[in-house]
Amino acid sequence: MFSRFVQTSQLGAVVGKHFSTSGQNNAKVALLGAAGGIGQPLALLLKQSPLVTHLALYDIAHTPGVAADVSHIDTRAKVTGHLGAEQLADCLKNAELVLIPAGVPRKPGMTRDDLFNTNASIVANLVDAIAKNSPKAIIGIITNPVNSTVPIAAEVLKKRGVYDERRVFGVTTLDVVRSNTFIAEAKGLDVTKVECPVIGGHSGITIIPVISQCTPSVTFPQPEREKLTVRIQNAGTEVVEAKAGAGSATLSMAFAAAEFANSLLEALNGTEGKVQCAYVRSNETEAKYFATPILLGKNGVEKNLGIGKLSDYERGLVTAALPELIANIKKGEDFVATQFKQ
Ligand SMILES: NC(=O)c1ccc[n+]([C@@H]2O[C@H](COP(=O)([O-])OP(=O)(O)OC[C@H]3O[C@@H](n4cnc5c(N)ncnc54)[C@H](O)[C@@H]3O)[C@@H](O)[C@H]2O)c1
Ligand SMILES: O=C(O)C[C@H](O)C(=O)O
Repeated sequence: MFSRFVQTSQLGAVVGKHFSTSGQNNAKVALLGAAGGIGQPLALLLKQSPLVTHLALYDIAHTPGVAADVSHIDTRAKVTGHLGAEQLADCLKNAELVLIPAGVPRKPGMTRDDLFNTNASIVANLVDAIAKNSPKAIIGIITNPVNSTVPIAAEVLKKRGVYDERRVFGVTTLDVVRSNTFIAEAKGLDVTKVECPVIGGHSGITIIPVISQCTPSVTFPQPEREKLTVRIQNAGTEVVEAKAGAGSATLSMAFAAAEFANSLLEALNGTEGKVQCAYVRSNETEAKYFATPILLGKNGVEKNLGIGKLSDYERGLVTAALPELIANIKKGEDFVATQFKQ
């Protein structure tokens, strides 16, 4: 299977990109939104992970078919399908990891924030069910707008009295995957050896690739660096436009989410030094949530490895991102305070 271990210059920690074959834990992974564009390929990738023993697939439509299909694959994980709200509790019981790609994707001309009205309540209700049925589970939120859905999740968990900030992640791995790909293309490098941290949030200017911390070290003339940065920030829109109304990134997102999930499962299984960038509760900036490289451990966030040293240009990107990010976070928190009923 894939196997890729590189040292990051900033962290000196091991960043894993792999499906290991060594894991022997007993992880139940619940996937909410499992019949969707991301959900289906992500179910396929998770079924291939030897770290997963039970893959519980939930959606409001089509889960029996997806579950029957995936369950025929001759890998370790047992597969169960759960359809509709009355089967959600069963899906979540004893889950160690819950991944959430449930909700609507963008169409051309939309921002991620335009999804808020639909997706905020979907995430709030699913996280409420997690609070009731698997309050210790680690939660990976894929549903956009991630900048707001992660604070929504945190506020719902707080209302239920089960919030543990180490266990709630916004999945921003796709930004790293894209940065690695675009940098490798630009420099003619072996992409499997490129690792570029991406910090901030997950929309437009809040996506901040830290090219100065890339491994291996790469340099670009400033106009080229700016062009590359803008391409990474707009890569989601690039896919939305190419799909021309048929949705947003699904296959690359499933790959990225599987990479994130497998790193986390390895860490839960006791492997030390697993690092992934993710959007978490943070004290790094004035924004309460901020993506940075995270050392993963048995409780989720073992240690926030922080922003590290930035170039002047990257510092300017952070300054530019903060007002939007802070507003996105407040919008999520206000939604739970005013519209989410216990
Ligand atoms: N974090 C990221 O980097 C990233 C990348 C790509 C897409 N996304 C986001 O992921 C989300 C899903 O994208 P997609 O392309 O898979 O969309 P999709 O429409 O193809 O699939 C969404 C699935 O969610 C299901 N769903 C809707 N409401 C539900 C509910 N209450 N409970 C359970 N399932 C429910 C739908 O039935 C559908 O199967 C979107 O919000 C999109 O913007 C995030
Ligand atoms: O761009 C989108 O709407 C989906 C996702 O956030 C992405 O980055 O591809």
